[in-house]
Amino acid sequence: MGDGVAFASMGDRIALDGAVALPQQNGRSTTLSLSGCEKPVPVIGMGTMSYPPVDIETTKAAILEAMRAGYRHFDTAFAYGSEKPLGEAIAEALRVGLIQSRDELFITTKLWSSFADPAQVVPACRMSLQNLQLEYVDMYLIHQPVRLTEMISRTPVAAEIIRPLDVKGVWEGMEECKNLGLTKGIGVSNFSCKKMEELLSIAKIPPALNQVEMNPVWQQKQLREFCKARGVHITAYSPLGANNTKWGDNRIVESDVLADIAKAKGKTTAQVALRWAYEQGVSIVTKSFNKQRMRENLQIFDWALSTNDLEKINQLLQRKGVTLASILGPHDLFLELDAEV
Ligand SMILES: NC(=O)C1=CN([C@@H]2O[C@H](COP(=O)(O)OP(=O)(O)OC[C@H]3O[C@@H](n4cnc5c(N)ncnc54)[C@H](OP(=O)(O)O)[C@@H]3O)[C@@H](O)[C@H]2O)C=CC1
Ligand SMILES: O=C[C@H](O)[C@@H](O)[C@@H](O)[C@H](O)C(=O)O
Repeated sequence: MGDGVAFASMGDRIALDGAVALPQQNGRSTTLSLSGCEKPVPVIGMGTMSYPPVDIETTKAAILEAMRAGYRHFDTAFAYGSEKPLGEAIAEALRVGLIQSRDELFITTKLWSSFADPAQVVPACRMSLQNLQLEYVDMYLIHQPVRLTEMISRTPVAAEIIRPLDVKGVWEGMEECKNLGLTKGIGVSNFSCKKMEELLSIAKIPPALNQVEMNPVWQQKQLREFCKARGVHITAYSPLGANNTKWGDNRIVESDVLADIAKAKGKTTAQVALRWAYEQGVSIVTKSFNKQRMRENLQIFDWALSTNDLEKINQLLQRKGVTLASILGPHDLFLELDAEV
């Protein structure tokens, strides 16, 4: 097995939510096919949101290192400021022959809440494509189920700029992005069952996926059941609990239960958390800009958790970590949305 190249050995026994396992796609990483998206998604994606924030060169260098390690799936957002360095990294990867074609990559970006207005969706998508130096992305997501009437440069946001999301109008814009070929697939992020219900009742093109916080200490059982029944795939973000970030904590990396399982298997606690997510049938976006840890995080495909391990993980105390209120401020609408599952 090459450096950082991950192969599936258990893909066929895993119950997949809205997806089918395709082991060894391009000989690189296990992929899942999504309904409503032409290209399969590599199970493990590299997150590009850093805390504390880092400069463009650091992000670009980390992305190139991730490509060398075998990553082909990258998660960005207009709000992260990482679209430009990702675009530069892709251009350089092509120039130096690290990848042969842009088609080898699965690129996700997100519509920021300040553009979550029907008339602004297509222009915002075009702006992201310009940042990325790409003609299309593979997945375009509504970042959050809220509308902000102004661009923000700091948080907490001012109460006067917060509005409920016009789900129908904004989703029509997302559908137009897909119809125009600006993106291969469309989906959402941070949508509860209630918001999904509202969206599914009006969507002409159903969302391919919902990207949400998911990890052993916030397992999202109800939302996953809901989405599975409707063929909507889940992508897990903050699968390691976003340790050492403003929006996360150390409940996973410091979990004794996960550490004991890891020790018995000769794995790390992070690998146990990632393997657990994989065994739930979801794709995963996790961030590491560290050369060793980004490789460690790919090594989850040639071993499995036992029924006993899974039972112990099932019993972990559950608490949502990432909330709109903690990121954008404790306003009523955010608190209401955070309370939905
Ligand atoms: N749609 C949304 O609203 C959201 C989307 N996301 C996306 O998901 C991505 C990942 O989520 P994120 O919140 O960053 O959280 P993660 O759970 O991926 O945790 C990232 C943190 O864990 C550290 N880390 C990475 N690998 C290991 C390891 N093997 N052992 C110990 N520590 C490790 C990283 O540090 P280091 O780099 O030093 O290794 C970083 O501090 C984001 O980058 C973003 O793309 C995240 C939040 C919200
Ligand atoms: O200013 C707000 C931020 O961009 C925030 O909403 C996002 O960064 C979110 O936490 C994410 O990581 O996707």
